[in-house]
Amino acid sequence: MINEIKPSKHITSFIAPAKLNLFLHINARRSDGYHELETLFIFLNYGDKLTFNVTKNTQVTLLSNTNEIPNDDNLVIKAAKALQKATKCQLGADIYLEKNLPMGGGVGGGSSDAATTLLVLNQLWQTNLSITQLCNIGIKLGADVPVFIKGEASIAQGVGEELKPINLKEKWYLVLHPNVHISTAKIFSHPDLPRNTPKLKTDWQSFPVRNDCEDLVKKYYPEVDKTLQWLLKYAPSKMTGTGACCFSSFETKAQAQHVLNALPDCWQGFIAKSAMVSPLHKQISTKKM
Ligand SMILES: C[C@](O)(CO)[C@H](O)COP(=O)(O)OP(=O)(O)OC[C@H]1O[C@@H](n2ccc(N)nc2=O)[C@H](O)[C@@H]1O
Ligand SMILES: Nc1ncnc2c1ncn2[C@@H]1O[C@H](COP(=O)(O)OP(=O)(O)OP(=O)(O)O)[C@@H](O)[C@H]1O
Repeated sequence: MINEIKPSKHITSFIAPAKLNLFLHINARRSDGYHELETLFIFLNYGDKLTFNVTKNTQVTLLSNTNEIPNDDNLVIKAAKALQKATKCQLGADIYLEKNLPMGGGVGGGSSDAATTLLVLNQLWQTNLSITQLCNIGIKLGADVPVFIKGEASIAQGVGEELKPINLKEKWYLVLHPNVHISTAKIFSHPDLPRNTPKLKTDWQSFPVRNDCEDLVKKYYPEVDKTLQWLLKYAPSKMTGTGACCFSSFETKAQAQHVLNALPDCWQGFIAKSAMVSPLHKQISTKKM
């Protein structure tokens, strides 16, 4: 667990890594509209970057290389303000967000930005909340925020907050973005979404796992279907989260690069190594609380 930021003068910015859902099963719909899931989260060594400057008034400002998200809706601002409110902190921050992750891409960029903001400001403001307290704030911002706060690759249950850490061999992932933005809420509220996959009874590796959102997304977003079909020519491939990104894993970076080199111009992609511990947590010391 996280206790203090390493005393290095050179660390000015912090990563908000991407996640992939290696599988995503939907078990049930709850009365509040949220869904019971079983999903396997891993992290990638690739993400957004956040820079923080603590100020002596309570203002939180945000500058970014994208103007797609109005500041009041940005999960970075929401996370900082939620931490201020929970701790009655009288400090503020000027934050810079370098957005590299595709939005609505299923790689968890918004949730990861929120988690990085909570973890880093909790240290810089010396508000000293525990990881559990930060997760309680985080889950209200997004179902994926707790896994980024805990920073361990995990099998998640509940709405994504009951986490069992897992250790898998690290691999190279090629992630393709079909240039469509998919709203998570829209997919989860669709009447045709399958919602009755039984809970895993055995180890997930001996079960034919899948992404339960994939067929629905492919039907309504043909670009996702085309991207997956293209990627499947090279390697087993899946969609992450509620899309739109699709991924394949490779033993070496060169193998992933070979496929990326052949990518049609209409799509974008990146290559990153998987990580069982969030790269953010490698930037922050790991003393027990
Ligand atoms: C599908 C996943 O990407 C898997 O990692 C996540 O569970 C989504 O996490 P997220 O983007 O942080 O989701 P939130 O911002 O909390 O929720 C967006 C919308 O998705 C739906 N939602 C989300 C998570 C969940 N377990 N059940 C849901 O039904 C809700 O309608 C919600 O309004
Ligand atoms: N800092 C942020 N980065 C990205 N999106 C944000 C941010 N703050 C708020 N949002 C809003 O959240 C929406 C979804 O963001 P995000 O990119 O995390 O989706 P996603 O990768 O599909 O996430 P998930 O897999 O968790 O569903 C965006 O369309 C945007 O409106």
